[in-house]
Amino acid sequence: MTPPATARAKAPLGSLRALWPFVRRHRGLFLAWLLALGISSAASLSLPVAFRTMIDHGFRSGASGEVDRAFLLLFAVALVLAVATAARFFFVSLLGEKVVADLRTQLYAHLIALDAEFHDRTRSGELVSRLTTDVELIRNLVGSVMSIALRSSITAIGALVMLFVTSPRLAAWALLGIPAAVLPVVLGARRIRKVARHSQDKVAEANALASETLGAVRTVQAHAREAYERGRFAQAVAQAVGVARRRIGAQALMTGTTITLFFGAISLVLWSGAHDVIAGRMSAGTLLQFVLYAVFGGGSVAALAEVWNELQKAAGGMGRIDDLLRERPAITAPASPRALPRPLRGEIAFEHVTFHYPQHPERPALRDFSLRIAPGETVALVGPSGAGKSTVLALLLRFHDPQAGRILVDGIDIRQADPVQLREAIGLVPQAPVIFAASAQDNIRYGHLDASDAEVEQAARRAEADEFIRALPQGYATELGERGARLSGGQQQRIAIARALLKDAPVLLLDEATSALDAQSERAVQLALEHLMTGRTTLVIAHRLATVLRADRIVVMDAGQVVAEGTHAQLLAQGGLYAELAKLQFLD
Ligand SMILES: Nc1ncnc2c1ncn2[C@@H]1O[C@H](COP(=O)(O)OP(=O)(O)OP(=O)(O)O)[C@@H](O)[C@H]1O
Repeated sequence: MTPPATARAKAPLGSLRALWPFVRRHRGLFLAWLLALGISSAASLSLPVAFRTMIDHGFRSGASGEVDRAFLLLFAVALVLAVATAARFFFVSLLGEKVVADLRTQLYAHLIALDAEFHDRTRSGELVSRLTTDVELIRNLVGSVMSIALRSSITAIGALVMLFVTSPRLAAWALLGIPAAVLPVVLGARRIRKVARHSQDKVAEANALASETLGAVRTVQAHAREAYERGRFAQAVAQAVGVARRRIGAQALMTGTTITLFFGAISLVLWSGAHDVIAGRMSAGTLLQFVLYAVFGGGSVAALAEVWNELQKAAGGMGRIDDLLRERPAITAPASPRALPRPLRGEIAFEHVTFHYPQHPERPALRDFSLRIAPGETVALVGPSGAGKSTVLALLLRFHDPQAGRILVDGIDIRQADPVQLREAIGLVPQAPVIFAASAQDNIRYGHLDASDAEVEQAARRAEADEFIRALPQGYATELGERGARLSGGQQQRIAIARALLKDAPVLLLDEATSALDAQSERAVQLALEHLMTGRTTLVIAHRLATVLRADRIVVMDAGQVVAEGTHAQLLAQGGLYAELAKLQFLD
């Protein structure tokens, strides 16, 4: 579960400053919006004056020229208002889209480049929610809230000034009346927001339930729990309706109250003004002008109160996005990286490497670990769970830097090389291969994006994958589905092997799958691996007898250290940890 987007809703508005560089990039749109905003505000503030002119002069009998002019003025103001409002909407909405697109692209590019340490401590679900929910808040902010806030502020101030210009006495009254009418609206809105949030939470709960059970539909069906899950979901949905009912009720009540209070206040002012008109102290047009300013002003204050919360929410979202953008990867290329030789010979050396994961400073995963691998040699790592085998591979890929000691590839300390160049020289076949929701062909091509179709197919043939791929409904073009749902475990492994074959890197890291395959699939995978390992320096975390037998050397690890080395026969003869492991893992 990701924390709700409201968790930091009370973030200081200062975090919105981080948004400015993104807005500044589209200066033209921003200025065009400001201009349109200025014109439309001026037009809407002159509208009441135009109405007064129309009433006071437009209806005077006899002067038909004056009538025409008064109405023409009114229409002209309305026309300017219409054009400027349309332009304002266009510019600010487009600005919102562009800012959000930039923000999203930059955030994604930043996240995908952050190091393993960051991704270990951050759930990917949370990152996705930053990219979606929080970015959506920003779209709302730039595309609408910002516009409403500025426009309402201008209108509120302008209307207030114009109220006093129109009639100081009535204005003084209105100054008391309008807040009295707006305050309950503001308070009511706050309460509705609370209920609305609760209502959204309930909907989210029902959705989470659905996504969890639909994602594990086989487990649900295998337990014959369809009826049970139906009941749970129906209950969650009913709860959401219950909460929504409260929200709707509160909203209805508030709408009624708002209308009553607002028109009550307007009627009161009108009533007092009507007496002035009858007594000849004020023209009818002036009274209308006054009322219009009061309506404009009151509406703007209410709008400001309404967007204040949105502003806070957006500030929270921007704060979270900014935190992520400020993350700096610990693993970076040095200012002037040393180039690795091309082609790489593939000599690897760990020299007195000590490393602990950031979460466990007291428990090193590797201690004073040294290992030298000659070019083209195959070394099998064996050891109990938690011995540090995967950590060896992770350090060689420079997902982390050791706290002591160094790691050399062809005699170059990998910290002096560019991580991208280093990783391009290393092929990786992980224990659980990742299959993307793309075609079989594109999944293999991930190893070398420029490979031709023929090269992809050749790699597949050498990985013993060609036959089963051709048997798929659309052959190489078949979509493999998310996480390779359409393939067996052995087939997924052969796709990963084909990918590594295509990458054709001089160093190969292999984490053998622990899950047993059927004999036929096992043979195919083994054959594919033989093709892959030929002519490369290979470091393999071994779980199979065939692999240890084929290795040039077996390195036995325990608690982050090398405890024995040799061939299978030598190590068996020595007894100790290897003999025990071999009995459990390979020889049963
Ligand atoms: N990403 C990580 N963050 C924190 N600790 C980790 C991480 N990966 C491994 N460890 C810890 O480091 C130690 C060595 O783990 P490692 O995965 O290298 O062992 P392993 O020999 O590969 O084990 P297995 O065969 O079970 O995969 C373990 O104590 C493990 O808990």
